[in-house]
Amino acid sequence: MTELVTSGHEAPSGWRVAVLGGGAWGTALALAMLRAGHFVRLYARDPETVAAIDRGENPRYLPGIALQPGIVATTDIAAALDGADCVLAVAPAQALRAMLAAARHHVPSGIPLVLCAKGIERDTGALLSAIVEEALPNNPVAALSGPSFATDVARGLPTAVVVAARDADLAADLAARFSAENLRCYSSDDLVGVEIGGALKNVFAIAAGAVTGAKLGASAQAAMVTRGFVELRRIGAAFGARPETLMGLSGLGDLLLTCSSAQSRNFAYGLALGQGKPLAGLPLAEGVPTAAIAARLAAERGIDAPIITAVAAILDGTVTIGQAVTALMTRPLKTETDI
Ligand SMILES: NC(=O)C1=CN([C@@H]2O[C@H](COP(=O)(O)OP(=O)(O)OC[C@H]3O[C@@H](n4cnc5c(N)ncnc54)[C@H](O)[C@@H]3O)[C@@H](O)[C@H]2O)C=CC1
Ligand SMILES: O=C(CO)COP(=O)(O)O
Repeated sequence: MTELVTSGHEAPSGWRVAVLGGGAWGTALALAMLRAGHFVRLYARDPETVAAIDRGENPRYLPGIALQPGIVATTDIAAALDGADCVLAVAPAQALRAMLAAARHHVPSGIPLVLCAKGIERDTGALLSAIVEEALPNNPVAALSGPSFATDVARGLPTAVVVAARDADLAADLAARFSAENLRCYSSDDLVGVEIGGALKNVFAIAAGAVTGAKLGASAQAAMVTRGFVELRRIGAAFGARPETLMGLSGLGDLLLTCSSAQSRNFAYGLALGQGKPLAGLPLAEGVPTAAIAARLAAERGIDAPIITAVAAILDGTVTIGQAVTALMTRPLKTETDI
């Protein structure tokens, strides 16, 4: 008798998922949710984006990618959230607070809000989960993060991410519901660890792009990424992140992806910086505001973070790339394992 072979995860019954944000990642995740069997409503501020999604495209943010039918797009945030079982928050980190202010009276009580942005709030130093907990105290917070370019996910290329929530059962439930053939979601109860890795890797991606743009060599690139990871672990430890989380998809995994590919907007930003090209008009680079606040947080907490500090100083024009490299190379010598 032929045995029935079932897939690794049960097909979940469809949820009504509200995706808030009509950019590259919001649109890609809307497609991923459709493929996972959910009913998707997407809120975008911009009527042109809504009209484009209705036509089956999002040329501003995902040029050349045909969107499978099924996403219900709207500029009405209340309509997007009405009756939702789950919310994906996909505005840029610095816009999260404003978006939640618009959403908060329409989010059904008790449903999970899944953070999909990567960053730390520039003005306050708040992690994004803290912003959600302030705005929506009756909704559990989760985060979806990991090495995942929007274009790859939108095209249905195989991708693995992690879904984190303080409640391990919630994280596992969300991971099961979001997984599909081309999106494998691991779960974690280390919410802060997943957030910190995703936020800080963008700063090192800018540094990696700058190293490439300034033609400092592949050896410098590997050294920067490795020592950057040390800084990520130091700051992560100060926030209570678990080391194994930082070694996982949302930390090391995403660091490797974005530090090695010009497909990353943060890397591309750093590349332009290193080449001395104009930066105005480049796409979103979350690492820019995060570098400034991460440097400040590290200084306030006495954490040694010379690469983050250098990136922040280069971005605010206080030092040149050449000066930053000299300063980094002439720091007092130490043992490598001195974390
Ligand atoms: N694009 C990617 O490959 C990935 C992006 N992310 C993260 O997702 C977040 C969003 O990135 P993308 O969608 O790629 O950026 P994007 O620049 O493509 O789109 C951002 C969208 O947010 C909207 N927006 C801005 N402020 C808003 C507000 N106050 N209310 C409502 N909407 C607002 C914009 O109109 C735009 O549609 C970032 O934190 C990014 O790091 C995470 C993984 C992959
Ligand atoms: O976070 C990302 C991939 O995991 C996207 O990186 P960029 O925002 O640098 O394009």
